[in-house]
Amino acid sequence: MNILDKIVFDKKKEVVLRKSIIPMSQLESSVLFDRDTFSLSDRLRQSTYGIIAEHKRRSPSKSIINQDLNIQDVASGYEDAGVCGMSVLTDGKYFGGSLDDLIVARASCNLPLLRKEFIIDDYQIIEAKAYGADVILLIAAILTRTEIKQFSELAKSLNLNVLLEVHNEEELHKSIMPSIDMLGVNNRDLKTFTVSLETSKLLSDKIPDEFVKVSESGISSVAAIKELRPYGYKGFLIGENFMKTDNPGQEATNFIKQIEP
Ligand SMILES: O=C(O)c1ccccc1NCC(=O)[C@H](O)[C@H](O)COP(=O)(O)O
Repeated sequence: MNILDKIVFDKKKEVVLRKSIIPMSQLESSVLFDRDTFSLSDRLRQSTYGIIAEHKRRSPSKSIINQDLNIQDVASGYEDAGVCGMSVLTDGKYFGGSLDDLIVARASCNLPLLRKEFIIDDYQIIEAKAYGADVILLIAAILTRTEIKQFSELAKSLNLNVLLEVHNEEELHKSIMPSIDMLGVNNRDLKTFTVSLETSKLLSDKIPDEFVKVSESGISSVAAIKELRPYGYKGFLIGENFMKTDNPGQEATNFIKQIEP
């Protein structure tokens, strides 16, 4: 079993347990469920820099990245840096994240928040809204076209943005539909962990213009942004490069200063 299959296998069990602890109806009556959301796709369209900065403690490919930080400081640091949005990993077993991270980030900044999760059930989308997210991630590699349609339409009905992540042409063809806002190309192969910016370059002209293009993973320099921009990318999701430092917000500030408009 590859790592992605393992993550999904565990996630299915986790979601069953979560549902048995907090019923969907309870999530839907929470304070945060009924609120206006921030649009990440609008901010990316208007932005000169397009940085989406991630909170990531550890990962299957790198093990520990940084376990010593306070998510409140990370969120407010990213906001001060001028990023367009923040990605919060909520998976516990493989990434050391949690839904508590999402709620603390929500309380600490007014950035659009992406719930970075392995979504395989409607329940997780309701959870995302109830814990303060504005955007959900759907990963084409683990979903059928029917599931992508069902989950993205549910998200849109809740005023959440949808970032659909692909890694190859087959996943892209399967996923194109009007209920998607942003198309993210993951430069990391989630089955082998190989990272190459060439993946974003190769897929760029196959993404229809109506979707905001986001390049994800393995972006560790301003040079990479300059390399990807001519391919039409408006968003750049960066995790480890910021999180491996003592002060991710300051690192994001320095990074953004070096990007020319
Ligand atoms: O990062 C991993 O090792 C990973 C492994 C398996 C599934 C997903 C994984 N990462 C999620 C992400 O997409 C990244 O955290 C995100 O794009 C930021 O990447 P990076 O800037 O390289 O930290």
